[in-house]
Amino acid sequence: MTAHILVIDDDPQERRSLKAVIESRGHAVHVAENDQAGLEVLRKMRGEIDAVLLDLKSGEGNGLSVLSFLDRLRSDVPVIVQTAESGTDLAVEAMRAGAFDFVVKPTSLERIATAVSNALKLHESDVSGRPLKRGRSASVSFSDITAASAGMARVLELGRRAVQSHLPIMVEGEAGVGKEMLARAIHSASERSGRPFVAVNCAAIPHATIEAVLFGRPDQDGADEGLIGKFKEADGGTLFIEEIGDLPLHAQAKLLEAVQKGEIVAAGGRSPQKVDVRIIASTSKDLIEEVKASRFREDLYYRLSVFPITVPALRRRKEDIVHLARAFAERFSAEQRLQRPLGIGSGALALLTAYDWPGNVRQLENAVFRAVVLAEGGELTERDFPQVAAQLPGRGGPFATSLTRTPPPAASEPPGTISGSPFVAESGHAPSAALSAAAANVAARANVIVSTDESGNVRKLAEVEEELIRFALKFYRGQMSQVARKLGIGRSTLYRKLRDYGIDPDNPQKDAA
Ligand SMILES: Nc1ncnc2c1ncn2[C@@H]1O[C@H](COP(=O)(O)OP(=O)(O)OP(=O)(O)O)[C@@H](O)[C@H]1O
Repeated sequence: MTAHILVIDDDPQERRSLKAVIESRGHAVHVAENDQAGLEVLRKMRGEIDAVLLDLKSGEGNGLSVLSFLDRLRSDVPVIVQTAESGTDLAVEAMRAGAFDFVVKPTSLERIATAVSNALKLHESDVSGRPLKRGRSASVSFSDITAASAGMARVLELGRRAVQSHLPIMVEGEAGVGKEMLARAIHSASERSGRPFVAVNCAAIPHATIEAVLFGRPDQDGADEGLIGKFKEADGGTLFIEEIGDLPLHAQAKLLEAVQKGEIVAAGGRSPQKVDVRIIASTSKDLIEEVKASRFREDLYYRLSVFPITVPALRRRKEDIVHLARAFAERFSAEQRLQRPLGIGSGALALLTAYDWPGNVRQLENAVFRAVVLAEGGELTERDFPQVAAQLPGRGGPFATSLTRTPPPAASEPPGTISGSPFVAESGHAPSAALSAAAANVAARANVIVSTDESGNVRKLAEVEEELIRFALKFYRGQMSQVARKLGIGRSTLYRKLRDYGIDPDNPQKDAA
C-alpha cells in the first residue's frame, strides 16, 4: 500500500535524501521546508498524510507547533522527530507532546526508513483495528475498571454507592485517569442503563454554540435545521458533561435552572420542557479556584458537587500500573488476533512502574498498544517501550541511540539494555552486576520484584518470597486475612512464614524490621 509521508526539514540536501529512501520503499513523499509550510500541507491533505518526519530545531519554529496542531485536530498521525544530540531536551518535550518516536542525528537512512515503517504499521492497525476510545457506545461495567490500589478501591466504592442515589456526581481528576469510564460504569449499573448515556465535552464546543448543543435549538420556520440538544437526547438516562469548568457563564445559568427545576429552555426558545436526566459532570480543573476567580458560579458548583469522586492520577497509585499494563496487553493481543496473549517481562514492568505517566491511564494504554502492534517476540520487554525509557531520569545516555527498535544486541552488548542503559535482564542470559544493581534499584522504587541478584544470578526463592510477603503486608496495610487470601495461602501458613522470616506485620519494611 502506498502511504503518504510528509517530510519537514529545512536542509534541502536532507530532504532529497529522505525523499529518496522513503520513495524507494514505495511511499509517496511530500516535502516542506519549515513548520508553517508543513502545517499547510497537513491542512490541505487533511486525513491523507499517514506519517510525518519532522526535523526539530531549537528556537522558534522548532517543530512543536506541528505536534500541537495535530493534537488540536485530535489526529492520530504518527510523528517521528529527528534531532541533533544537543536538542534532546526538545525531543523529550516532543515525546511528551505525543510524538511517536525520535531519532538522534547522525543516523542512517535505513534506521529512519525503519522508524517510518513502524509508524505506518501502528497507524494502520490504529485506523483499521482499534476501537479508538474503547468503543464509545459499548457499555462499561465496574468489573472492566482495573483497580488494584487502595485509591482506586475507594473510587469504585464511592461509584457503587453513587449508583443508588439520584444526586448529581462530580468526577474530578487529571486528563486520562478514567473519569468517563467511571461515569459509564455508574450509568450501566443504574436503573437508567436501558436509556442513553450521552457525553458532551464543554472544552471541545465553541462558546457561541454550547447552549444550542446542550439545550437544543428549535427549527426557526425552516430557516435552519433545529437541534435536539444533549439534555433531550439523554432523557431518561445519564448526561455526562465533561470539562464542566469550561462551560461559559451564560450557559452555567441555564444549567443551574435545569438542575434545580428539571426543566430546560431551548436556545432562543421560551417555553420550558421537562427532562429527566441524571447529570455526571467531570473536571480536570480545580473548580474551587474557578469559583474564586469568578469563572464558575458558586451556586452551580454546590449543586453539582454534592457527590464528588476524585480519581487519583496514575503516579499516585503505582500499584495499578502492572495490572493495567497486563490487562491492556491481553486486550490488544486479542484485538490484533495474536495466537497467544503477549506477556510483559519483569524489566518492562519495572520500567512502566518507574515512570510517572503525565497522560495517565490513556498514555499507558497507548504505550501498550504501540508495543503490542510492533512486538516481535512472545513477551514485551523494555525495548518495546522506548518513549518511556527516554523520559526516565538517571538512565545512562538515553539519547545515545535512536529510539527506533534497534537490531538485536551485538555479542559484546549486555542483553536487556536499551540505548546503553541497563534494566532487568531478559531470561536466558546472565546480566552484568551493574545491570542487575540498576534493575534492583529501579525495581525497589517501583515495587517490582527482581529475579536476579547483584552478581547476575537468579535469586533464592526464599528471598523473593520474603520480599513479596513484606510488600503484600504494606500493600494491604497489615490486613492479615486479605494478605493471606491474595498470596493464596492460609492464615496459619502466613503466620509461620512471618516467624521464619522475622517479619513484624505492623512494620513490614525490611530496614525497619
Ligand atoms: N481503571 C481503568 N481500567 C481500564 N481502563 C482504563 C481505566 N482507566 C482508564 N482506562 C482507559 O483509559 C482511557 C482514558 O480513560 P477515560 O476516557 O475514562 O479518561 P478521562 O479521565 O475521562 O479522560 P479525559 O479527561 O481526557 O477525557 C480509556 O480508553 C479507558 O478505557
